[in-house]
Formats: sequence, C-alpha cells, structure tokens
Amino acid sequence: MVAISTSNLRKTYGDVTALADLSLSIDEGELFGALGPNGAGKTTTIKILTGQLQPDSGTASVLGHDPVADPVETRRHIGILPEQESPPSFLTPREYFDFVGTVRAIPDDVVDERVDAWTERLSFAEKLDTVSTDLSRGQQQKVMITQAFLHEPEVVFIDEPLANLDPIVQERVKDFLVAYRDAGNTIFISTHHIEVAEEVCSRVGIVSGGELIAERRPSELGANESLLDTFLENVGSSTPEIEGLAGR
Ligand SMILES: Nc1ncnc2c1ncn2[C@@H]1O[C@H](COP(=O)(O)OP(=O)(O)OP(=O)(O)O)[C@@H](O)[C@H]1O
Repeated sequence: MVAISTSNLRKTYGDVTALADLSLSIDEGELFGALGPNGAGKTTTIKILTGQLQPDSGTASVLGHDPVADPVETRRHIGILPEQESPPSFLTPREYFDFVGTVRAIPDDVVDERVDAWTERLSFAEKLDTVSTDLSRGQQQKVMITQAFLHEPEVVFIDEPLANLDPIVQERVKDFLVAYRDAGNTIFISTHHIEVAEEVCSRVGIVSGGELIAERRPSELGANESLLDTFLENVGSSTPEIEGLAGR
C-alpha cells in the first residue's frame, strides 16, 4: 500500500522555482532517501508533506491524509525531525518530552519507558535535566530524534538524521532506522550523505531542479557500481580546478 505520494507538486518563492513538477510514490515499509544538490527542493518537499507549507499546485497524500487540506490531522499520524531544529532552549529534555507526550496523547508511564530506551540508545541520560540551551549540537539532535519517534508513528520524515552525531551514535541511529523500517513503518529521509543512503535506504530518489529525476534501489547496485556514480551521472560531476596552491 502507498504511504506517501505527491503528484505534480509545484512551489515557487517569488521568482525562485523550488519545486517544478515533483511526483513520487513511497510504499508502506520503505526507507526512502531523497538525495540532491543544494537547493534541489528536498526540504520544500518535506515541508509540504508534513503540512508546514502550501504548494502552488499539485497534490500530496500521507497515510491517506491530505497534508495540504488537512495539515493538523496529517501531523497526528507522523513524526517530524526538520533540518537544523533544536528543542526549546528554556526546557530540559525531560520537560520537552513530557510536553511532546501531552501533545501526542501518550500515557505518562509510556513516555517514561520510551525516554529511558532512547536515552540509553543515544547515550544522553545524564543530560535529561539540563536546560537545552546548555546542550551541545549533537545532544540537541539526540533530543530531536527522540521526539520524532516518541509516539511511534507509522511514518517519519527526517532531514539529515545523523547531523552532528558522533560515529558511535550514528551507527546506533542507522541500526534503529533499519529496524523501524523492518517493523513495517515508513521513513523518508533527506540527506547529503550518499554512503549512508546506500547503507540504510531501500530506495533512493534523486531530486534536482525541483523534480524527481532518477530512482535507484541500493540493493540492486552491481558489484562495480555505487550510489555516488548514479548521483554524479544524473546531477553532474565536473569539479572546478583548484589553482594557485602549487609549489607551497
Ligand atoms: N522561504 C524561502 N524563500 C525564498 N526561497 C526559498 C525559501 N525556501 C527555500 N527557497 C529556495 O527554494 C529552493 C529549494 O530549497 P530547499 O530548501 O527545498 O532545497 P534543498 O534541496 O533542501 O537544499 P539543501 O540541500 O541545500 O538543504 C532553493 O533555491 C531555495 O533558495
């Protein structure tokens, strides 16, 4: 069954065309990765699918809900980790998770159990009562990952899931994403880390110029192929010469 779809999405900001004509379809149980150059339209796509932004035209559907017509109902069923988002600076992670638990209608004892599991998984139990402004960027990212999954939604959208995380925690998050997908849930990530997409995604879409221009299943790559090759073939690979450093 289809979990996420868009049809002919178009979005302009003044004279900038962020999405030209974006159509995609993601089945339940897929871990889909959107790759693309800076400014390709990945974040704009996530914002529309999560009911944060209205497109100029086109349609979108998430678990049968319309994020354009009914953003509040759509958001009830999904988890969201936006790009470079921080927890409220004036709350501790524990207070923030209590707040999220209330908004998401999760019983208090279930919030406590899940927070215990996440603080262990991501190694930040000792920071639960530290006000968030005093957390490092990586610790803030751990809090934001936890809030996205706290209500165990069937669909989760994450912009750069591994941003600012140390290598050990990155491995744990990758393992979790794959296990969450294996449990039948659907995850949409946007990332510039092609090797991470190749490792964890069941399917990757390359977005460029506000359109989906190619799709690839990492599991179907040949022995001498990489996702980076697919990316460069579709998006271009010329690297400008670096001049003026010779002889130093
Ligand atoms: N609020 C805005 N006002 C004006 N232009 C915007 C706005 N948000 C995005 N854009 C433009 O829309 C285009 C698509 O931006 P978007 O953030 O969706 O790209 P992206 O693929 O997520 O990029 P990156 O990989 O750099 O995060 C870019 O040209 C960007 O400058």
